[in-house]
Amino acid sequence: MGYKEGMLRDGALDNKTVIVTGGGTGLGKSMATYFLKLGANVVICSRRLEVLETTAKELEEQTGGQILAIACDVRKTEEIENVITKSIEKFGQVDGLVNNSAGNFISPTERLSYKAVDTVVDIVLRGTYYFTLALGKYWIENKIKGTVLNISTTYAWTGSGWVVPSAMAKAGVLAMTKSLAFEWAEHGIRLNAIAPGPFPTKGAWDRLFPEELAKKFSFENRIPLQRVGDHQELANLAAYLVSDFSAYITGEVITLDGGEVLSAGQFNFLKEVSEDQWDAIEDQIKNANRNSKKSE
Ligand SMILES: CCCCC/C=C/C(=O)SCCNC(=O)CCNC(=O)[C@H](O)C(C)(C)COP(=O)(O)OP(=O)(O)OC[C@H]1O[C@@H](n2cnc3c(N)ncnc32)[C@H](O)[C@@H]1OP(=O)(O)O
Ligand SMILES: NC(=O)C1=CN([C@@H]2O[C@H](COP(=O)(O)OP(=O)(O)OC[C@H]3O[C@@H](n4cnc5c(N)ncnc54)[C@H](OP(=O)(O)O)[C@@H]3O)[C@@H](O)[C@H]2O)C=CC1
Repeated sequence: MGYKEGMLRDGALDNKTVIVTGGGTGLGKSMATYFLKLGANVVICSRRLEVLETTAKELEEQTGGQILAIACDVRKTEEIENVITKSIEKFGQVDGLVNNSAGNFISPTERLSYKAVDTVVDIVLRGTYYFTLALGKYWIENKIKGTVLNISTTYAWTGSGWVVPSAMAKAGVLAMTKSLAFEWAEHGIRLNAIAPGPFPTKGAWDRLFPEELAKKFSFENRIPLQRVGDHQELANLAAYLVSDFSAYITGEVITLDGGEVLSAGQFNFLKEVSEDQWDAIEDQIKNANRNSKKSE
C-alpha cells in the first residue's frame, strides 16, 4: 500500500453524481477517473468538447463508469445552467461539484493588459462562484445536501508575485468557501477546498515552468518532502471530501504540498548547516550561556 493507490473502499461514491469542471485534462481528469472507479456518475465540462469527448471515451473504457461530457465556458451562466440541466436529465440529480477549471500563466504584472488579468480572474473566481451559485440554488430548492470542492493553491494564503491574477482569484475562492460553508450549513451543503503544491500536468507546466525556467527550478530543493505530488494523492483527498465520509468537515482548506508552503519559516535556512558546524554553534551558544551567568 502506498500513496499511488486508491484510498477509499469500492462503492464509496455509489449513487452520487459529481460535476468536475476542467475534467478533460490534468488533475480534473485524475479526480474524474477515481470518482468513476468509486462508483460515481461523473460530468466533465470545459471549453474544448473534443478534448472532453476523448477523455470520456477513455475513462468509460478504463473504469466502466458513466460519464457525460458537455462543453461549457465557466464564465457563461447560460452554459453552466445547460450543464446542470443535462446532468439532471441523464442522472436524475447532481450531488457534488468540483470547481477545478483554471487559467494561469507567469508574467511580470506590469506587462499584463487589463484583458489578461480579467481572463484569469474570470475563469478562476467568476467561474467558481457562478457554478457554485447555480448549484446552490438548485440544492436548496430541492433539499439536496450537496457538496462543493474548490481546487485552490497554496499561494492563495501567502500571495505570490508573477501570478498575481491567479493569486487574487484563488484567495477570493477561499473566502467564498469559508463564507458559504457557514451560510449554507443549515441546508446541509458543505464546501471545502484543497490547496495543492506542484503536481505535474501539461496545462500547468507549459504556462508556469516553460523550458527556459524548468531547467533552473529544482523541486527537490524547494519541497521539504523532496518530490512533486502524485495525482492519486490529490484524487484520494478529493474523493474523501466529496464523499459522505467527510460529512462533519466544512469550510476547511487542506494543503497538499509536501511542506512547500512552510519554507517561509524564518530559520529554515539552517537546513544548510552541517553536523560539524552544529557542534561549533552549540559550543558558542553554551559559552554565551556560561558568560551571561558569570556577569549576573
Ligand atoms: C507548481 C505550482 C502551481 C501553482 C498553481 C497552479 C495554478 C494553475 O492554475 S495551473 C492551470 C494552468 N492551466 C491553464 O491555464 C489552462 C487554461 N489556460 C488558458 O487557456 C490560457 O492560458 C489563458 C488563461 C490565457 C486563457 O486563454 P484564452 O481564453 O485563449 O485567452 P487569450 O489567449 O485570448 O488571452 C487573453 C489575454 O491574456 C493575454 N495573455 C495570454 N498569455 C499571456 C502571457 N504569457 N503574458 C502576458 N499576457 C498574456 C493575451 O495577450 C490576452 O490579452 P490581450 O492581448 O490584451 O487581448
Ligand atoms: N498542477 C499543479 O501543480 C497545480 C494545479 N492547481 C489547480 O489545479 C486545477 C487543475 O489544474 P491542472 O490540471 O494543473 O491544469 P489544466 O490546464 O490541465 O486544467 C485546467 C482546466 O481548466 C479548463 N478551463 C480553462 N478555462 C476554462 C473556462 N473558461 N471554462 C471552463 N473550463 C476552463 C481547461 O479546459 P479547456 O481548455 O477545455 O477549457 C482545463 O481542463 C486548477 O484549478 C489549478 O489552478 C493548483 C495548484 C497546483
